[in-house]
Amino acid sequence: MLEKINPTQTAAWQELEAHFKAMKKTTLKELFANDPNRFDKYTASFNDQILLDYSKNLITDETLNKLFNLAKQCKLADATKAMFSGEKINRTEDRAVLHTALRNRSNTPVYVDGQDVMPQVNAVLEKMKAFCEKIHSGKWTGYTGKAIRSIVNIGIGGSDLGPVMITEALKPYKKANIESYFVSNVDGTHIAETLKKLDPETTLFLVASKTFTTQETMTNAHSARDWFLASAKDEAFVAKHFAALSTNAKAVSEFGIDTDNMFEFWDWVGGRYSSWSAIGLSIALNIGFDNFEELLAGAHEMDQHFVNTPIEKNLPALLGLIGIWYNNFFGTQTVALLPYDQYMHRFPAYFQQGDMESNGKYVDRNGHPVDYQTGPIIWGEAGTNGQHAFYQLIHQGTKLIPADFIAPAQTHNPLGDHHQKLLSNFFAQTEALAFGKDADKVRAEFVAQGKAEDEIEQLVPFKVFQGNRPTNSILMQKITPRSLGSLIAMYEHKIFVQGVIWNIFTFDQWGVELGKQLANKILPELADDATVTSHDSSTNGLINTFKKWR
Ligand SMILES: O=P(O)(O)OC[C@H]1O[C@@H](O)[C@@H](O)[C@@H](O)[C@@H]1O
Repeated sequence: MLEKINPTQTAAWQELEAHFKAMKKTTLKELFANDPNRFDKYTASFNDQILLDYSKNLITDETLNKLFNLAKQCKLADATKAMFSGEKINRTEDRAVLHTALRNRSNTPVYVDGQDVMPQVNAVLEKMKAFCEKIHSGKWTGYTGKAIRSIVNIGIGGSDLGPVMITEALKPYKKANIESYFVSNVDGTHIAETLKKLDPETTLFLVASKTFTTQETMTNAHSARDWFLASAKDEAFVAKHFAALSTNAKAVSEFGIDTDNMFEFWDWVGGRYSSWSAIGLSIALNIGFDNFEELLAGAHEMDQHFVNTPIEKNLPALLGLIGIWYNNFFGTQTVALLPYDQYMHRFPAYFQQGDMESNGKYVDRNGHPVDYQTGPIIWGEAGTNGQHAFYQLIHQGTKLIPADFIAPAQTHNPLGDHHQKLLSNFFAQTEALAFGKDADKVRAEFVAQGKAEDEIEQLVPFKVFQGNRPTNSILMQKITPRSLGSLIAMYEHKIFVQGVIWNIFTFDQWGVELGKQLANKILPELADDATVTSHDSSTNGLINTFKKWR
């Protein structure tokens, strides 16, 4: 059952506020000096695949106990049970939230409206598997009898970001005879540039859209179809080159895609949680269905961990609660996700949607505006590139930026000492952020260089690192389909934990609608050159200048 508890009214919240006043003056340096076992105490591991080191946070046992109490008083365990058991916790859309059923490899029944969803989940997985086999073996041929070589996923938001991120992250597992492309933006440049690289005889388009009404996706899909037909000439060939991943069978057949080529999913799968569903077909085609199943298995293992592990060792719960400590007590605004793995370069963008679309809400579950902060701004970049770009502000800026550092111990490209260099940076950054460099040390370095005393004193303030910047380190053994599945599920559940505590509806996304509505109203106004006067002066002025200049 998902209750409606205002977190700020709980005893735990009040206690955390009082505790924060005491903790404000504590430093990471002191915390580590006072406790030689901090690493052992504040690490949690998962299957020997993921180690979460949360020791470099401004927390003590007392902080954690109070955060655990907050979770209890906000009924996290009940909410978790409600989600996994198919209760309609997405109340504003009257839907269950069951991405966990998509990867439920133990196949225990999961009921929505009294019906077990597992048989349909498994049936679609079987259909995806058979399809992958046909494409990979070359049995599925295009309109001139050639095997398919290029897969183009046309989708946006949750129907794009997951497939892109996962396909990039798992590039070492890519099938040799398949090239994948992703088209999302309605900007014609995206599809035009992609089509330049493709041969219509060997290309398969996957039109990925939960609703099958999204303007960007439908526009790109129609342009792809026109491009294809310009060569193939006969509409009957569309069936060999277009498949749909959707919940909307009617719209799929209206578009002209054979429903035999439709891979279904259901309204209880949120877009940003849909990579585990038929939306993952582009992933399965890229890395092979067996690897896609590994991804599901890894996520399922994390689901089991989340449900069964006591909160003290529960990775998603720890990440979520520590995030709340900064967001709601220290007043931080953002969280940086920093993967030290080039293949993971889209991971921050993926969880930008995952987190910000989920918890970017100012209205609580009672329909009232909240008087506390909810979802953070998520951003980031692959290390070490970020270090040479924005880390200056994290180290010496005026804002406190909690950051998650993620790195694999094993690389897929053991080239010289690249990986040791990469990882030395990974370790050095969190050390520098936590412990900084004080004025005495700066002075001593200058003295050793033989610098004059007055010059030293002028420069010292600029070279001091205050430290005390909190981080989580997430060390993975290796990024494989299985461990990546676990990692993604870990962050998904972190978002869930925070949404439960903030008393918001994590799984709807009404905030994306207004812009779409207004764009639909403006679109016909752009059809001719008549002066527009129906908006405010700024919007009118911009539209009319556009018309003059185009
Ligand atoms: O998969 P479709 O229905 O095309 O939606 C694509 C995306 O649209 C956006 O407006 C959001 O609602 C996202 O959550 C969603 O992933």
